[in-house]
Amino acid sequence: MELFPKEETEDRKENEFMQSTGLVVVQDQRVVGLHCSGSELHAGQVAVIRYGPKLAASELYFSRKPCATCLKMLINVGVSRISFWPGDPEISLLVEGHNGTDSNSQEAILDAIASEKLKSNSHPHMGVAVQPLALGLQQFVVETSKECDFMERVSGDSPELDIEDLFFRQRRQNLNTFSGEFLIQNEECHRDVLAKIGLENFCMEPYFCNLRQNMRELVGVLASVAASVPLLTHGFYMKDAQPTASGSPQTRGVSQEIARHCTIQARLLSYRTEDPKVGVGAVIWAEGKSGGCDGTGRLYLVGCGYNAYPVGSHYGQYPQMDTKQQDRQRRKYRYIIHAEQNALTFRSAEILEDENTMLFVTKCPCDECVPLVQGAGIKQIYTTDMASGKDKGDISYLRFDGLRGLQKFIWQKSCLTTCPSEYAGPHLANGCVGKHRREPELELSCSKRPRSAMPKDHSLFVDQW
Ligand SMILES: Nc1ccn([C@@H]2O[C@H](COP(=O)(O)OP(=O)(O)OP(=O)(O)O)[C@@H](O)[C@H]2O)c(=O)n1
Repeated sequence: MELFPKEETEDRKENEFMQSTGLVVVQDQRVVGLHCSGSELHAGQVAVIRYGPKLAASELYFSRKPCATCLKMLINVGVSRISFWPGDPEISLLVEGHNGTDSNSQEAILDAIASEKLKSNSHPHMGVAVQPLALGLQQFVVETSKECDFMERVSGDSPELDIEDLFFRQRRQNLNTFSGEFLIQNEECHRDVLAKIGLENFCMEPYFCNLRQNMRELVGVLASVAASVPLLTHGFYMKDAQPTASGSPQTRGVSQEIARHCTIQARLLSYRTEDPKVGVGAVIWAEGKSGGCDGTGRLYLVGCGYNAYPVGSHYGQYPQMDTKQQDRQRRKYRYIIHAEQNALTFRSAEILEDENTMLFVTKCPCDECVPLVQGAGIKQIYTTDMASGKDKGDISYLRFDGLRGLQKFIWQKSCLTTCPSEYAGPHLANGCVGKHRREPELELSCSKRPRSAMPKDHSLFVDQW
């Protein structure tokens, strides 16, 4: 979420010390909100404004240690857990200070001291360390990312491309970018930051080395998933312009960068699947009427999900086989809840008739899901149609092509009719437009995986304090 594409406004306050921060809000083990800092408000402040007292007992996962201004309000409202990656905090301890001060600016140090005091006098658990990835997951993500539907489509459309080379070049580029954002390259600087934010105990070996290695692995996963939706020759373009069910005019699509970012979120999510073979992820975002204080602008999360057996079921309780199993009773299809079904079922916001609600899903909706998506009032779908037209008996994808009443933005080579970014104003790069605009980079998405490759309880962080 820290890298959510945003438009830089003219009046954006230039504060060299403030770093954009991403936030995931979890309640009852479910993701209810995805946020990032905006031009005026920090991610923690956005959460307080958005949820108010409902934040009590929530678990918050920050991409950096939040500043004292956010922490005091979050402690005050009674969140149950605050977790963060212990790199350079929200008020940077590394950025060269403005007004002639040095990098150890008084402001940042005072903030670090205040955060420490707030932490030691507070009730919420505060977690810092990133857990190691499951054995083999890194390689699994590389393999499944380079063969996912999005890459397959690129390869099919451009047979002259060396798809493996493309993937690894994009991955390397992502590794550089993400490492620069999240890891502090210089180990001594990192130790210095940890000492200043009250985590001296992590400066000792083997904790320090493990901490950095775990983050490096996580960055590797992000880099692979991001490389699997390469915005070089392909993008999300409308398949066939259809009048909406209500007869209302076509809604505008989001920019290619946002579409890709949300697709990457869905691909990441798909690695949590319980399907023995195919992971599918879905995220639903809506475009609110008024400009939000969030770094996501008017967009807000409605829900997210991945394909899994019914909540509360145990491993092996239901059939796991696919169509190759002759005995149909032993096939998985009648038991697995699809990604879209979970995203709709456990949504944290209502789907409003007069708002543009968008589904980003890593596989095109099957015949079971098409009427659900339509009935729920989704206005736009961003997906790949690689499975469209297939009928495998227990699961089929015959109805997607005929799905009317909403706009379908399909991952494809060229803009056949309407390109989302044509509508979306200035071109948005990963980060912002204008002078700080970065080169378009690749981001993420996913597929087949072993069960339980990812931790199930959102705990990328473990308790430390
Ligand atoms: N939009 C979609 C499409 C599929 N699925 C999930 O994907 C799995 C089935 O995927 P599919 O590839 O169609 O079938 P398999 O037989 O598993 O694999 P294969 O591609 O080899 O046929 C099911 O768990 C189903 O829940 C989903 O959640 N959402």
